[in-house]
Amino acid sequence: MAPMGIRLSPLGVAVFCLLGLGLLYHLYSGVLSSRLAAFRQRKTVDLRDLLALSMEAAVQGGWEVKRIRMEDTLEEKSKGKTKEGALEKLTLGDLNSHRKMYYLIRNTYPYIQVNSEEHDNSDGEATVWTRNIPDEVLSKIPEGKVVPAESVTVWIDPLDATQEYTENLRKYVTTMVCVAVNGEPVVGVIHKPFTGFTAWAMVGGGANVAPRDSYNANAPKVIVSRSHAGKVKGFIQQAYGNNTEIIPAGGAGYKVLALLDASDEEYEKADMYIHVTYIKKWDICAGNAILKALGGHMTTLKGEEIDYSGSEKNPGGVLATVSIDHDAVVKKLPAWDENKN
Ligand SMILES: Nc1ncnc2c1ncn2[C@@H]1O[C@H](COP(=O)(O)O)[C@@H](OP(=O)(O)O)[C@H]1O
Ligand SMILES: [Mg+2]
Ligand SMILES: [Mg+2]
Ligand SMILES: [Mg+2]
Repeated sequence: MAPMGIRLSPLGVAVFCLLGLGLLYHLYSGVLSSRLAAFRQRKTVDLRDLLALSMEAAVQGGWEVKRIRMEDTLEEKSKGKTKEGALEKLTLGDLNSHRKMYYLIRNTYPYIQVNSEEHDNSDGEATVWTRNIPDEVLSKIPEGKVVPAESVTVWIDPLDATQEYTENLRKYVTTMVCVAVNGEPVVGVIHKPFTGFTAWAMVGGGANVAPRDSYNANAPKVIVSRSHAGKVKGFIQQAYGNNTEIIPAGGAGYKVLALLDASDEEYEKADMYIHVTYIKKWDICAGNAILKALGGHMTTLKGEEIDYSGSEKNPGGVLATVSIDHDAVVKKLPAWDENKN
């Protein structure tokens, strides 16, 4: 006797399965194909190319900075006040340099995030990168390094030390570009328009600057801001004593170079750089990348790494060192409170 139940015909099962597969295909084919297309279109960018482009941008911006200073056509304005009440100056040097630097990078890589200190309402500039990689870069970094374009944030400071630029203190003035990948600073360029020197570095790649042979970690010379100092002097003296040598200087780019052997012109030589007031990521990212490439550190005053994605704000101050025990310095500094500096 045949067992009770439904008898399945093999043909029926096959037709049922095919219908099921057809339904699944119909439901998911759109999703799958769009995912596949997005995957195929996912853009990448070579960090060595971005380094060379950043150098070119910093140099081209620097020409404008120099020209406007030479012609004495600064058209100095105020953008408002800093959190601490200092005037934030803006000149034609900042604006013209921004246009050159920003559009050169945007036109070459329209799909990467570029954050400049300055903004403009013009139609832009029709410049594109020549794709020339300087020989000094090729010889120190023989291989490129490709990363997803969406992981990249570029920070531009078209003119660092605007205050000193208006006072004609030319040695402090730089133009800077930084490339961060997933928030980590990996490419840094600091260019000096009035000497033509460009400091560059790529983390895990190479650099044209180096740490000096020795640093004094016990009785350090500390370089600080001359126009946004806040209570930095007392902060340093609490850690290292009232006789500590403090060097006031303009520009965040300049102050990082003062920690290095930069073989440009006579630099003030400092053992560490400390900043206690509010500062923005375009001011510090390039220096951070260069120090990191040389085994040094730039952190907040609590010793935290700075994330170079998202907002431009860095409220935690800056401590920069190279070839000395950074954590030991953090421990020696007074407890940091951003509202008291
Ligand atoms: N408290 C603050 N608020 C806003 N920007 C600050 C700041 N302190 C320093 N900066 C910026 O950081 C750079 C270096 O400052 P300093 O010379 O005082 O060390 C300058 O950049 P810019 O000249 O590009 O604006 C300056 O404006
Ligand atoms: Mg400014
Ligand atoms: Mg700046
Ligand atoms: Mg600036």
